[in-house]
Amino acid sequence: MPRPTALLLGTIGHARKEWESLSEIAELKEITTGTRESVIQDFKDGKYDGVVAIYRTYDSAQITGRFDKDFVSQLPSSVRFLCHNGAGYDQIDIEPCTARGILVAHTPGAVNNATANIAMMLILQALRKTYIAETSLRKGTWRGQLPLGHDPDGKVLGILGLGGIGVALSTRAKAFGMSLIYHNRREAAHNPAGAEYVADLAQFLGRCDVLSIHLPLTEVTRHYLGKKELLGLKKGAVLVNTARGAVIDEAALVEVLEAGHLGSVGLDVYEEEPKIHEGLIKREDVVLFPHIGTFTIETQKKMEVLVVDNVCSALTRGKLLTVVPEQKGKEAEIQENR
Ligand SMILES: O=CC(=O)O
Repeated sequence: MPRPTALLLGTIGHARKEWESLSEIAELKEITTGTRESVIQDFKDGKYDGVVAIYRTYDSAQITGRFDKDFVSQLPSSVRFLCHNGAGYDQIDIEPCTARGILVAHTPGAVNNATANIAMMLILQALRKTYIAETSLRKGTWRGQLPLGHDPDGKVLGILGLGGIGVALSTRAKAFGMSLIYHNRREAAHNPAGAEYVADLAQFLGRCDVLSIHLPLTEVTRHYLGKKELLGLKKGAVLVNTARGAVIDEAALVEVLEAGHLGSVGLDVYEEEPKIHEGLIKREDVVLFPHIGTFTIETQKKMEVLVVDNVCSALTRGKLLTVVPEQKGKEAEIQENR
């Protein structure tokens, strides 16, 4: 029996040893450079025929672009599993994968604490406007025009999307004395900090002193918060986003900021990364991080190991450990699409 082949698309920084240990059960191939066109040509030329499972990094989108319908249709017919390194998998269109019988894994859980830490950090920094404090000090003007900040204690934190990261944030925010509400499509089964469920979005937004976004980016959640919703926040409210930039209409956010409606904003994600809206860059009441939610040695390792474990499970048992929600429970049916 020929050994199956696994393909690494992108680079591994922390679980190289774990990836290489897969050579005991599979042939390993790698794509670390190239363009969408060159990769598609290699697929056509049969260079990756026999690949059963793909390990895909977030940054590999710089090589291939999105795994959209067109790209998925060009994959070798042997591909059965796509293992993505990231909790968010908006770079992958799930429907064409399902139609081709390809199961997709992501890395939920592994990202929760690190991303919640960045969200909490942004909340505190936005409340204190630390950007003004630090730039003023570095300019040699000590506190300069730094306004007094706000304490988190007693403020209402609205968590939009109480999933794994939202829960991790809720326990942190509770320790800072914040009062917690959340909005989901349905009441959450896991809510250890006892956040209050608010079913109506407009009512939810109207109660937030601080709003933190934890929704995945899908066609439904793209521009979920537009001008109307942002104006539905209290005047002076703080908005933090560590999920995906396009969940907010960024141009509307700048407009609402310029109108003086929001107190401050903390962002780790943007609509067109790495491009940042000029209207955000120039504002001093906005804290901006370059998408570093999971940017720690421990979390990067945890995520990479989980992807390798998914590839291993796919090759040895024909099953993924952390299949995406759209395919969960339908794996056998999807595999029959082949
Ligand atoms: O943005 C980070 C992730 O999706 O894991």
